[in-house]
Amino acid sequence: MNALLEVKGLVKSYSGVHAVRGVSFSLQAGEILALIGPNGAGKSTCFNMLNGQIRPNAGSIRLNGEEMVGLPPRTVWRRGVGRTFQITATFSSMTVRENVQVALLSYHRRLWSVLGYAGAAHREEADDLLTLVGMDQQAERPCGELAYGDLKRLELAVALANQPRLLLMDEPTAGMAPKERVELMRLTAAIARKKDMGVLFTEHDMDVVFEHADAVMVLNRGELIARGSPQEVRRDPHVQAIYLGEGLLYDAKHREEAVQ
Ligand SMILES: Nc1ncnc2c1ncn2[C@@H]1O[C@H](COP(=O)(O)OP(=O)(O)OP(=O)(O)O)[C@@H](O)[C@H]1O
Repeated sequence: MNALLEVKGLVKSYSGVHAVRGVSFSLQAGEILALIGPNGAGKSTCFNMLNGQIRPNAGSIRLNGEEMVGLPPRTVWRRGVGRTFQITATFSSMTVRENVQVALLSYHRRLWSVLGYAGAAHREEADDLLTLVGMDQQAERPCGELAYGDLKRLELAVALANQPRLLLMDEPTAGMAPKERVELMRLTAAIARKKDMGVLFTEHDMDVVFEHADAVMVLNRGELIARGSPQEVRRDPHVQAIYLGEGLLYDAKHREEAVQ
């Protein structure tokens, strides 16, 4: 089966700092892949190369066989790479629905005239996306009033406006309560499967990673040191050695033992 995303030999250095050194991996449509690693491992640099924000020094990024390296972020977005950020980026003075409409207007390349910018534009499509993320009942509310968990769901709807084939999620559950984390990741997984969309996410919460990822990759000092199922990666002695210092895998493992 051809991969949705095929990354080969990705390299990025900043005047002597080797942020990413020869990263290669593939991701299938519908797959949920986690990219984990200690602080400074190179996760953000990888993401920024994948969405065209940073140009790699070497390597190739193919989406459905098409080379993405060298394309500007907007073109990468148009070709089907969506992204959500750690800090939510919505317009707080607009309503929930308007935020999704703006994303749809941009996707459909419609110009937005100053007045009467068309409350009707893509309204049904916006409502469909809001229903998908469970926010349809809140369509009329100003974004500024939303609880954090709802903002994250709205952000997901906004990211889905360009019908991404691949969604990059930068620490999607940061700042959320544990129950909300589970709900957001469940929702993301259900949407990914329904739409056959690949998801690559970074995450510091190991419970989220082990519960929701189909596969996990571990980055350390710019190099991928492991890839496998959540169980394989958790048992990998090399990974444990890196993470034990931070207490991350240790915590997750102990919590698991505590509930058995
Ligand atoms: N613009 C830059 N200029 C110089 N060095 C950079 C730049 N961006 C990142 N780096 C360095 O590259 C390395 C990888 O950083 P990166 O932000 O990709 O790691 P990360 O895994 O995302 O970390 P975190 O989990 O803390 O966000 C670090 O040593 C960082 O200091």
